[in-house]
Amino acid sequence: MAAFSATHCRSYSYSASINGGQTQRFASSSSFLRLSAPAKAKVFLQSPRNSQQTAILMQDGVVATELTHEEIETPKEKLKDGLLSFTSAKEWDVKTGFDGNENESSVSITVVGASGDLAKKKIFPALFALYYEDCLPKHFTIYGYARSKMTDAELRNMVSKTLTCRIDKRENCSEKMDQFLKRCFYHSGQYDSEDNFSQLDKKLKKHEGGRVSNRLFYLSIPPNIFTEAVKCASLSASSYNGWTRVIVEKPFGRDSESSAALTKTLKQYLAEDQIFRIDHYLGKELVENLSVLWFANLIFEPLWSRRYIRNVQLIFSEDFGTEGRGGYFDNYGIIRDIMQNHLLQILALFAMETPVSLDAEDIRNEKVKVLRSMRPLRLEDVVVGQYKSRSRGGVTYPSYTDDKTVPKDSLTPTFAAAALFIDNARWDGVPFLMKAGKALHDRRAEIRVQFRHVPGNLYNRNFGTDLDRATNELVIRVQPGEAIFLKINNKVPGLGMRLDRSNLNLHYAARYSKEIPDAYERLLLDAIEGERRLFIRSDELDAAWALFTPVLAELEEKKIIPESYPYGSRGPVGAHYLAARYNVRWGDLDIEQ
Ligand SMILES: NC(=O)C1=CN([C@@H]2O[C@H](COP(=O)(O)OP(=O)(O)OC[C@H]3O[C@@H](n4cnc5c(N)ncnc54)[C@H](OP(=O)(O)O)[C@@H]3O)[C@@H](O)[C@H]2O)C=CC1
Ligand SMILES: O=C1O[C@H](COP(=O)(O)O)[C@@H](O)[C@H](O)[C@H]1O
Repeated sequence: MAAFSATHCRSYSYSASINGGQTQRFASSSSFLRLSAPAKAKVFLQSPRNSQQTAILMQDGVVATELTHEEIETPKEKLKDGLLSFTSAKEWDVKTGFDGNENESSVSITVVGASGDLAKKKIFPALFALYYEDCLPKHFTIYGYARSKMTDAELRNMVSKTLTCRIDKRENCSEKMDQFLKRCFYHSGQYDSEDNFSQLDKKLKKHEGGRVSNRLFYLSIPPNIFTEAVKCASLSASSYNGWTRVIVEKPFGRDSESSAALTKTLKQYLAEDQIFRIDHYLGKELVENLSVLWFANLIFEPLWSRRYIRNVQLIFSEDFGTEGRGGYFDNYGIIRDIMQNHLLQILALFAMETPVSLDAEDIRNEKVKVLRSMRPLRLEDVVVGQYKSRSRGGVTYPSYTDDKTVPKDSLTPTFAAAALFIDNARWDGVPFLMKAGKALHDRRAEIRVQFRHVPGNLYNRNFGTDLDRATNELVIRVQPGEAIFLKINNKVPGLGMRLDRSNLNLHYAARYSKEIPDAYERLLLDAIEGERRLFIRSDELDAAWALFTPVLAELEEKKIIPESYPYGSRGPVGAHYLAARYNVRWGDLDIEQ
């Protein structure tokens, strides 16, 4: 009998053909495949997000004997290239984690930089939400690692105080939280000390209790100490019999050169498939839905090209400044902070050709093709801005340079707009306009697709002079208030012939009662499951930097002065001129939006 394990919150299905017989399907909950030895079995594993079937070929002879075990767990990550191959009984035992009585594997998650902002704000809450939803493996341990001195109890206290997440108001939340906190521990250490990581290793081993140990390290630390931490974790605290993976937070360098150097150093200690470069925008529900929208809807599929699409807008805005993060931000600026990663990743997903399958490598292959087809970005196609102080309603909002960690003469852009082009057959000539800014009038992230005008439109007259207002527009609102809506033209009811524009609206909160998980939940679960689709491959990263590095260098060399905009405004006027040059009007400025 062979057993296939899957986390509860994502169901997998299995089908198997035994001794060449008919293929049978198995539900994930009853994922036991009974085989009478000796057997020759071909088993297919199908995850809900991976339509490609992964074949596990159980070789005759060796497997047949091994299948006399009562239960054999086959973790998905053991399926290298879809093939689980082994040559001896011993190897089978090691590879599958089956070793007599201790037939289950464990996962240890170490949050490196546990005392920091991201750990408190996002990582621990996401781990708790996964625990609450029963998504974490049975044997898991969470370790916080940082230099700050803390006891386990103090870490738990810190985590519980900041555990504000979507689960807060749910049933049994505090009970679940107590159970969760009992699985959280703390180890104080330096990021560049192999000894300190060896001590952590000893503690992890204790918790793993002889089971196959799988280890995930989340680097939630400033980028200048990534390399040291990876080196020490990899040399002194890697798993000896399971997998070791490292989630690396952005920024991945600040230009092509520094990014390549970072990748090179990381690869001294880790294989590419151990590195999970996180871009949390890829974990957002509506970004995940992009491919579904295009590839699973016949009505959109034919429209997705230069033939029907006039322009695509990728908009990110925040209604607060760099408060508290000025030190980090001033070294990077909005182009590196948001455009080079979050918006460009969305663009690549939006514009890619149909991948061969939903497999990580197939998707990333398509994304990288888009990035490599992009026209070099010119300085004249970029507008930069920086927010200035403003008083409104008796409140004074600060300038960017009022932040004590920011030099008074800083030229770092807190706003940027850019016009990008993909020089391939599908998108030739279509402007992809990006806009990202801090301290603007609202908080939003959205993709707006503006379609061409209807040729020879019978109803032009009825729209007055503003043809743009008659353009169909598809809006994918990533946040807040996740929604997809399509602006269409319709007749106002009545005896006359007056046209109006209305939204066909899929508003997630109205359509689904289920809460939308936080991006970090999805990405952490993916990393635990070894799903790489939503993580950035090194060639994607190279292509992304190749696009932005020259223009970033030019902005810095020429000391381009950013256009001022008042805190809480709609950003610099230059963004409108840039759009107008390509015959575009920003969709978020429309009164109806
Ligand atoms: N915060 C956010 O919203 C986001 C953060 N990120 C990225 O995630 C990572 C972590 O971010 P965040 O939590 O804000 O970072 P923090 O500045 O809060 O740093 C995290 C921890 O690292 C240690 N640390 C800080 N500075 C240094 C230093 N100079 N040398 C050694 N250790 C240091 C501190 O722990 P101790 O002193 O206890 O060792 C600190 O608690 C960064 O790479 C950041 O760019 C990405 C997206 C959003
Ligand atoms: O990566 C980053 O993202 C946040 C915005 O993330 P969101 O999920 O809250 O939209 C941004 O504030 C930060 O500057 C940037 O580093």
